[in-house]
Amino acid sequence: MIRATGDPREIVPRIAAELGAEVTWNRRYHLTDVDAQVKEATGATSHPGFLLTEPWAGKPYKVFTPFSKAVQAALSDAPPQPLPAPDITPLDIDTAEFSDRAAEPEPFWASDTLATHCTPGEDAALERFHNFLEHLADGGGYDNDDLSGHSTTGLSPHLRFGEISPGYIWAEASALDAPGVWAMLRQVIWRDFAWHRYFHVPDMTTRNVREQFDRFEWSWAGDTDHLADLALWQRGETGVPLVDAGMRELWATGTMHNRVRMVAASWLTKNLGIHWRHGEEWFWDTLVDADVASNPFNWQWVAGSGDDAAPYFRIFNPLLQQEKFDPGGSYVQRWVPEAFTPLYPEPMVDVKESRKRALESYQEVRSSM
Ligand SMILES: Cc1cc2nc3c(=O)[nH]c(=O)nc-3n(C[C@H](O)[C@H](O)[C@H](O)COP(=O)(O)OP(=O)(O)OC[C@H]3O[C@@H](n4cnc5c(N)ncnc54)[C@H](O)[C@@H]3O)c2cc1C
Repeated sequence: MIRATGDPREIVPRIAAELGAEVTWNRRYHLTDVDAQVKEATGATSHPGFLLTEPWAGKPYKVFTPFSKAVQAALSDAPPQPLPAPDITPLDIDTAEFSDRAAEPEPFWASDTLATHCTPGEDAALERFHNFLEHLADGGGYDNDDLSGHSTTGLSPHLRFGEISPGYIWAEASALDAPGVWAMLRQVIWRDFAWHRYFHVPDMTTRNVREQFDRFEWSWAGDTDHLADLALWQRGETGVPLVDAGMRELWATGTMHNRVRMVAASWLTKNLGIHWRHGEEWFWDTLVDADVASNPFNWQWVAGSGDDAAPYFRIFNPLLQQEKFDPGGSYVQRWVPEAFTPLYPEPMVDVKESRKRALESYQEVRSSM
């Protein structure tokens, strides 16, 4: 393998010319202008594989349900098929000659704790997926509200790094007649939807998709009063057990359960009134599945500023969420052992008061429209 750092518009054509190699890749859907230039310089061919459907196929959708129907119709007309493996003759070269040593950092997953939670690579992805299919076939079901983490696929880092393709997931899972298959595949369509929206609104990573939220008084860089609150949230010291458990799980393992992501994000943006971009940046830095499209898409979904988002007034009550989704307290106990002792602090802001304040701020924005 050759590893190199720098501008692909310079590096890829140079190495391809030196080796006399043909260039081919699985498409990505950001930095498309860079890829177009590499393509022009090298005559590269590109293939779909990272998504179920190309984001430019059909009309731009803003709402998930019609998008999901269109994806299902397209896939039932033309089910995803793997291409035959290309006939590649390995080159007899010393790859070290072409590699740039600076491009070989210590892999982050080598750290002891992360390594016990995350095994990168295609083999690990396939093993995880096939184990999950067996779990479904045995009647185990899919449940993304089960905080134990055993009832979802755990494939997001593998999908993020292209170690398994959603088309393969679709083809294998849809052939299985077992409860939970379609609920799981629906989530894979959400991933496509996030990329579809990102393709059509590329600045959604930094800008409120719904412009009226530009008037919302979130705390953001420049106004620094909120930074101490942000740090408590990042460290999992908010005094809200479910939020703290999620944030500590994230720091230790590089992942967090979807339900808890929603609750932690709601606490930050609504109860603490801190801009979703702060949360998005922290997740970007800490999640092993941090994804250019899914991360901002989901933050805007929770914050209410996305196109097909949770309505702003639907504010998660983290205490009720804990009662409902972690009734025995085992998830919280695992990450915040002091949560059920007198040592544990009160929530940094009152749950009901802060909810009321958030709703009042929202009313102000609405009435100024
Ligand atoms: C605030 C917030 C930020 C998030 N950031 C990311 C991110 O950076 N990267 C990321 O992959 N997911 C993100 N998600 C979505 C979701 O939390 C993860 O995809 C999910 O927890 C992964 O677990 P799993 O692989 O077991 O998923 P499963 O439930 O088994 O679902 C199968 C696959 O569908 C996709 N998927 C599931 N839920 C979603 C969703 N809501 N949006 C988009 N795709 C989804 C994932 O690729 C996942 O692997 C975020 C959610 C929230 C609320």
